[in-house]
Amino acid sequence: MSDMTKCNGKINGIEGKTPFLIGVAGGTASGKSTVCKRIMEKLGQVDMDNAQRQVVCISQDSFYRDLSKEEIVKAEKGQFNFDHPDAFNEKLMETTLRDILEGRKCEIPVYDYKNHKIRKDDMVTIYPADVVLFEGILVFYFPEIRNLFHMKLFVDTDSDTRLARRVPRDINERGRDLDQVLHQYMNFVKPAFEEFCSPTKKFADVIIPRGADNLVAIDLIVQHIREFLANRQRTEKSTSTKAEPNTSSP
Ligand SMILES: [N-]=[N+]=N[C@@H]1[C@H](O)[C@@H](CO)O[C@H]1n1ccc(=O)[nH]c1=O
Repeated sequence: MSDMTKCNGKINGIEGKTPFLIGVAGGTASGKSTVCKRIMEKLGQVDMDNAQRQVVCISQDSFYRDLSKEEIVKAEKGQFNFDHPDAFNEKLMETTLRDILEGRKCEIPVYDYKNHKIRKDDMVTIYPADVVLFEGILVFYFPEIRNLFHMKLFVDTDSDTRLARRVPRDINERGRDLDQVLHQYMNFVKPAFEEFCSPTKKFADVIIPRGADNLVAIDLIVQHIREFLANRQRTEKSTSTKAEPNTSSP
């Protein structure tokens, strides 16, 4: 199992601060990454104190485990279950998220859907951020990971809508043919959603019906995150002023 993520602690000799870690779960093609994009856009805008917010999004798909030769053959025939929890490198997900929570800079591989493996030469560097979004079909399945989130969102989109989005995406972007996409959906994606993903909805703090089209829900979520960050900034300011030595002459 190649531990392809690399995290190191000191940025200019100091640990970064703990980011606000948000888990975004939901079925395949439910709009998870679009919800993340909307949240990043709204948070990334100039904030009250005019400080640019650092908001990053990480995909759980970057943590698909390495496949054996036999598994790759099955994957190429659409006979490998990528929707099962065992397809992910749980330990690596946990250690990487813990490093990110400690404010460490991390390098995370990009997943190659066409060749069913992570691109070892294509890493994304995640710098200490104010807000980190971690999106994927099973981000709430593993308790050790679920318990790391400050906020948990479940994107709840109808399964027929998700299938309608998934078919063209898999054909156009992931080089599949229609039969393979439908076979994979009926044999793996749909059963695994019902068995492993849908039951994790109960862990969500906010369930977002209709996904990224639900602008009211996204605004409420962004407002909550802004308040958290503003409160943290106030606390940091007040503690830092208290910490300053008393410079007034006796
Ligand atoms: N097949 N299938 N389902 C999974 C899952 O629904 C989705 C997770 O984002 O990506 C799909 N997935 C994952 C790895 C891969 O190599 N190919 C692929 O299509």
